[in-house]
Amino acid sequence: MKKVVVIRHGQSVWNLENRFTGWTDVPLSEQGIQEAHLAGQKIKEAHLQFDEVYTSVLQRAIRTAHIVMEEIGQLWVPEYKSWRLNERHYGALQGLNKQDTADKYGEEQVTLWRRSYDVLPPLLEPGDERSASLDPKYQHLDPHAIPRGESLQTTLVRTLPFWQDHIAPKLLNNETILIVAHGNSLRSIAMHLEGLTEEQILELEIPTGQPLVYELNDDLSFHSKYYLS
Ligand SMILES: O=C(O)[C@@H](CO)OP(=O)(O)O
Repeated sequence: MKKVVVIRHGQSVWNLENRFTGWTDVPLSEQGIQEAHLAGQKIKEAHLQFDEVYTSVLQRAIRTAHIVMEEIGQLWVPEYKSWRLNERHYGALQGLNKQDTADKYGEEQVTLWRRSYDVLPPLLEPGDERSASLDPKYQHLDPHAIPRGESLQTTLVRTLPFWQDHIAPKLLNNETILIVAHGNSLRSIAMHLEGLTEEQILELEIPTGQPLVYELNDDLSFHSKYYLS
């Protein structure tokens, strides 16, 4: 059975403050650091040995991966970072408090922005100081590839090629892979792996810091999934 373990980063300081985060590069909270240690302990108990680790380029995912790898004594395992695993870009919502936004626009609208498949958040205006185009992390990218806001659908358009080009070939080669990423970038990958419909994906929530094991058949079709406890 092919195996890929996915972990949503531990709680970040903006998760704690209930703020829309997206591509904003905020650190883990104290609780998030603890969650990452616990995730590592669970993986250690499951005796999993990884061949490669993949993260986004955001520090909350990278730190979580490092804490996990240290906890399991596998810091030496090759690690790859890609913007394609970044959280869904939350556009002009980034930085706003989620409850304040629900009070202003209504719970229904905020649920659509947060969980629907194809509804875009309000986009960042060109030149907005929050734009990722000002961040050196993204300077190698075609400026047109840098989003001003993404739906789950447009997130999938950039996570899926990464899955297909980098992760799927490793799994086909029987390597065991760890991906440490984000709630919505992982939801987009889960949608592909589990063959979820646009309605089913609305219901899928991925908690912070919980190692989720996907077992896949030889052709990488979905077999089963379970959280390590
Ligand atoms: O703010 C965000 O970027 C994400 C993940 O924390 O939040 P949501 O749960 O709204 O997708």
